[in-house]
Amino acid sequence: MTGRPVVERAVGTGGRVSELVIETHGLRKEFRDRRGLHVAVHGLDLAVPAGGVHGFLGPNGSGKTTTIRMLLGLARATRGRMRLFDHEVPQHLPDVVDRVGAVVESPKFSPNLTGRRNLLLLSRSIGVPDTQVDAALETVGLVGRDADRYRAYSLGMKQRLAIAATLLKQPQLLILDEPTNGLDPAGIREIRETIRDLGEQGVTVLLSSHILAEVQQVCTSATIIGRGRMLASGHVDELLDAGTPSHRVAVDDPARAGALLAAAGLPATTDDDGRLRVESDDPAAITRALAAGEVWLTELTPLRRDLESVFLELTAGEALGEEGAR
Ligand SMILES: Nc1ncnc2c1ncn2[C@@H]1O[C@H](COP(=O)(O)OP(=O)(O)OP(=O)(O)O)[C@@H](O)[C@H]1O
Repeated sequence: MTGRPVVERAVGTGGRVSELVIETHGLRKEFRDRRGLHVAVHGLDLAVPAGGVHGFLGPNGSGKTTTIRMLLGLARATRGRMRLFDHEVPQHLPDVVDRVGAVVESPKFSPNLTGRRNLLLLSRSIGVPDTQVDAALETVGLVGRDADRYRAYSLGMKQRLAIAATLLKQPQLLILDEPTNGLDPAGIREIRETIRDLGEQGVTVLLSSHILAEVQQVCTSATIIGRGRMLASGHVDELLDAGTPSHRVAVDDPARAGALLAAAGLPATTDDDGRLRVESDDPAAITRALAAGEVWLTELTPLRRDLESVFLELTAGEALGEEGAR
């Protein structure tokens, strides 16, 4: 890996220029096992701007955890370059490690101690003042439950305590690998709110996930990967605008409507509830095609694309078998 004299910059929507907190260039990770060579990360160029929450999205097995482990010096890259806060890593990780918090694997807390006691032990071992414990508990919304023993915590509370532990050092970058894994909807909501608050407080958060619905609500920007390769990256609004616009249409006779639309060059699929999803941003063309066959609309709604449909479109066929990534 070689050093570079200039700071890379990313240009977002509207010409906004922002410093990059995380960069990778041509990052590659190969694993060798008895079945041969397995490429988990395939020349990945990642650019995470400072501030806000950046989604790192991909199907299971697409290389998210492996990438994060390389960034944190927990796994060695086969090839490529990585920078955190403009420092080459892993060589200069000691220079930036105090600015980075990460929840990658479940941290070890003592089950018989309270949440607060666990954090106090940790804060003293890393030499930060006890007041940081109060601040961290406050940020993750555990005030009021901090005197409960860890073993009595719900999964969501355990995950929030793990995030609180990383906040003791007041990191500028927080890396969270699938933080909502195994949580119920209430737990997911709690973590989502915590992450959103952190982003609003100016912490840059890299949030890896394969669950899109909740990510869309907190991320300002995102990178979507499949088979260890970048598929798309940018502000969430840009990603949403990149796909095919569509309309939802309700009619009495969906089958006939589908045929009329197809004949007019407007592809449509039928949803579970019998309504049609027409791939077109032209409501007049849809109305015209149906009226020509005397099919009358009872609903015509423009559909805002969601990150989930963009993700599914981009990662179609990316669900990985072991062979897929070889
Ligand atoms: N230590 C290892 N040895 C061999 N293969 C590995 C190792 N770690 C990961 N892999 C493989 O690398 C690929 C990427 O795995 P990784 O855990 O990075 O994906 P992921 O996107 O984080 O998936 P998930 O969403 O399931 O956590 C997978 O095919 C996985 O089996």
